[in-house]
Amino acid sequence: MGLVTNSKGLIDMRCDQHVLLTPKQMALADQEAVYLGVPAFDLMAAAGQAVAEAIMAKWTKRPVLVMAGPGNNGGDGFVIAEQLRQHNWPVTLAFMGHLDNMSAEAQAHAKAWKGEWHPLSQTLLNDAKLVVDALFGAGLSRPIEGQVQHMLEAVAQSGLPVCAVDVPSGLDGATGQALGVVAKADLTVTFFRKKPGHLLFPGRTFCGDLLVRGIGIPAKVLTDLRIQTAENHPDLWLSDYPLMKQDGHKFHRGHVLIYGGQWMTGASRLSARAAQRIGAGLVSLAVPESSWPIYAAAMLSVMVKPLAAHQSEHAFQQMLNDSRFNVVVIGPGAGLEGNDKHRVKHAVLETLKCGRACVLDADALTAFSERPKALFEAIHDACILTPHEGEFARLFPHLSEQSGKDKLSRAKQAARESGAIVLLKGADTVIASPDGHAIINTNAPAELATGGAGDVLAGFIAGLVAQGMTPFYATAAAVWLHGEVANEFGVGLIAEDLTDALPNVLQQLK
Ligand SMILES: NC(=O)C1=CN([C@@H]2O[C@H](COP(=O)(O)OP(=O)(O)OC[C@H]3O[C@@H](n4cnc5c(N)ncnc54)[C@H](OP(=O)(O)O)[C@@H]3O)[C@@H](O)[C@H]2O)[C@H](O)CC1
Ligand SMILES: [K+]
Repeated sequence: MGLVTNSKGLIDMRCDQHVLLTPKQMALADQEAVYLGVPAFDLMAAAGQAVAEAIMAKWTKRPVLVMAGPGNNGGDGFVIAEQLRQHNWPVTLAFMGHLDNMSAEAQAHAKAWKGEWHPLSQTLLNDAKLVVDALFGAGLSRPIEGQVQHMLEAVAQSGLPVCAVDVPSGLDGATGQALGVVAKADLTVTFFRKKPGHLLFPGRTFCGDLLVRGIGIPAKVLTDLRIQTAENHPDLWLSDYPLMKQDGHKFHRGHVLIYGGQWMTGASRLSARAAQRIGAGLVSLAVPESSWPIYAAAMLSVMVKPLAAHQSEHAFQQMLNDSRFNVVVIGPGAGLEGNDKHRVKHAVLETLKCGRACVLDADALTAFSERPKALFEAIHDACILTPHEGEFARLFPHLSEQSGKDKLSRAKQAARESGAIVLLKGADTVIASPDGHAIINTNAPAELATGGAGDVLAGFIAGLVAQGMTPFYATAAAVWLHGEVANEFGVGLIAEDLTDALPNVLQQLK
């Protein structure tokens, strides 16, 4: 796997616009640009100017307090202050730091500021109608405390609109986590490329509207940065997407096998329908004999195979011998009661043993919570795990939300440890592959938090893998389409609508 990478194992440049840089990679990009001949002074001038323009586009002329910090983020602040002043905005500048300790370019821009310098003080908020937060950006190295903390708390209490330079101060651009207090912004203007912290929660809520502005760094600096993370977008996977061909045949579009449980018969039916809608040629459901009439009555174009109660494990194993089933989904509605758990584990391990691509969701994950190692030892590289946070914590207790680690690192580590592609669900779903690559999804609306949406997602993924997409990209595409359909449908969404409204979104994809 690893189509997101080029032959050197680096991120493919077709995703160039969507790559996410950690603050450290951003600093390297900055250095490389300077090495290539772009003066650091010009980068800072462009950064400050971009923010000033964004401010003038968003807000009417008003008194502004620019808070400038001790590093280059503060340097940008001086440029912003001077730019706004030149456009006749009333600007007050508060500086915390020592001019002598600043970089040469920041010193030069600080000296070019024609107004007064004030120490950071809460009383400066009294006359302000807008605050520019240029205290800390990529160089934040520890939690914010003391006087700055009090200042940021006063800014929050004032209710004044805030424009953050690069990142809201206190936000870790790599992780989306707060280091101490964070100055919540209404607008954040970042430079060159987004950072993971802009997209991961809680970071995303701190940024307000997010703008990315070029500042003269050439895209070729990305080549040597070993970037492994991108924001989900069709540009990443559209060239691999199995768009329908005129001369296509259902047998060329794969055959998804879905494991159905005895009681929760709706879940696997939702997956089946989703796999069909996204274009799988054929879909079969393997179900307990006793529930067969329920499944068969509801599914017209899905083949429903009964598994006789006394030999259901053997019967499922026999089905797997049919190599036309090229993807298997286990989990939605599979059941964990009584003997069900044992049967589910057996089905998962047999599926993995014969090397079949598979999507393991819900009960198929929970079934292994007592001994996740048994699952991980069997996993191969065409296996996709799709846990929500609860299921994730059962398989990876040391990586739970409570572990204090950020979601991106947790998903990456889980993929590495399990050997599977891990889709860690949420409003900021992360898709991580064992080789270290990860995609953050950002288009999921709140409406997606509805029963059955996960079952549909499992079916979308399986349907795309069945048609030949690589598991990593199939997962990314399915997650994006899932979000897009929910956006398109809007309020009142139920899981069934996700499959019914998919064709409209697919139509636009072509
Ligand atoms: N290519 C670009 O992206 C460009 C970015 N620009 C801007 O530069 C900043 C990054 O600048 P940098 O100087 O690396 O870092 P900061 O300005 O964010 O902050 C570093 C200083 O802040 C001190 N610091 C860090 N954390 C704290 C804290 N919690 N409390 C107090 N002080 C803190 C740090 O001190 P150290 O002791 O850790 O050294 C530094 O003094 C980027 O975000 C952009 O805005 C360029 O302008 C253009 C090119
Ligand atoms: K900032």
